[in-house]
Amino acid sequence: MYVKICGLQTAETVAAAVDAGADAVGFVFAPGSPRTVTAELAAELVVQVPAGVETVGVFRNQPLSEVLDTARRAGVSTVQLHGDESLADMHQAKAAGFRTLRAFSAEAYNAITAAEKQAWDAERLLLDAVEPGAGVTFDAAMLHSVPSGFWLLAGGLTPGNVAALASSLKPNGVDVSSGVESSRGIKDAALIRAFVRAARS
Ligand SMILES: O=C(O)c1ccccc1NCC(=O)[C@H](O)[C@H](O)COP(=O)(O)O
Repeated sequence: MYVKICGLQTAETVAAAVDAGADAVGFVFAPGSPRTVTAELAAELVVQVPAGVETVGVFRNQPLSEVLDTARRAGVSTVQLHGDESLADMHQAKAAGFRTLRAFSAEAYNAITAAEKQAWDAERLLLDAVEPGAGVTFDAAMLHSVPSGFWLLAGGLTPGNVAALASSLKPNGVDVSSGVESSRGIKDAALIRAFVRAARS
């Protein structure tokens, strides 16, 4: 079970995620989030992450030139596109040397045509609640089908519910932000450890 801890802002919580065994750590560059970091702060945090752990920059409906420039300055390995970005944007990000993740709500994923689904399912996907990072539970009952390729489940996951939700939907991995916070935007090392343990239980 691949585990991504998202919305990190401090050296202490990045270390907690890495020590707990997370596969990926996420830094939010989308404006307007309580977790938004600058490329400069992210760069300081990224250098403490061992090579085997994926470093993910999270963006939402920002121009691709800004995404690639910020991702380069931060030194992240992966860009996560959390808005209405196109397949062409994904391909351009990969051509620029980044790994990619693309988020969909259940409604947006259901709306993809069968032909488009084949192309999107070849990408690494993340199925999330409509409002990302809000701790709102992903509405699995809404989903017509799960992706056929690699995908992560997100949206309102916590140490208490991740094992049951992952075992029922069978994603390749899970992604969390609010569920490992003591208050909005403030990560908690003990909750991070508990989440990674529960996700792999
Ligand atoms: O975390 C944010 O504030 C955020 C803002 C804008 C776009 C994406 C954002 N987060 C993306 C994530 O990968 C979160 O981990 C995911 O949405 C799950 O969040 P949560 O329900 O709070 O666990």
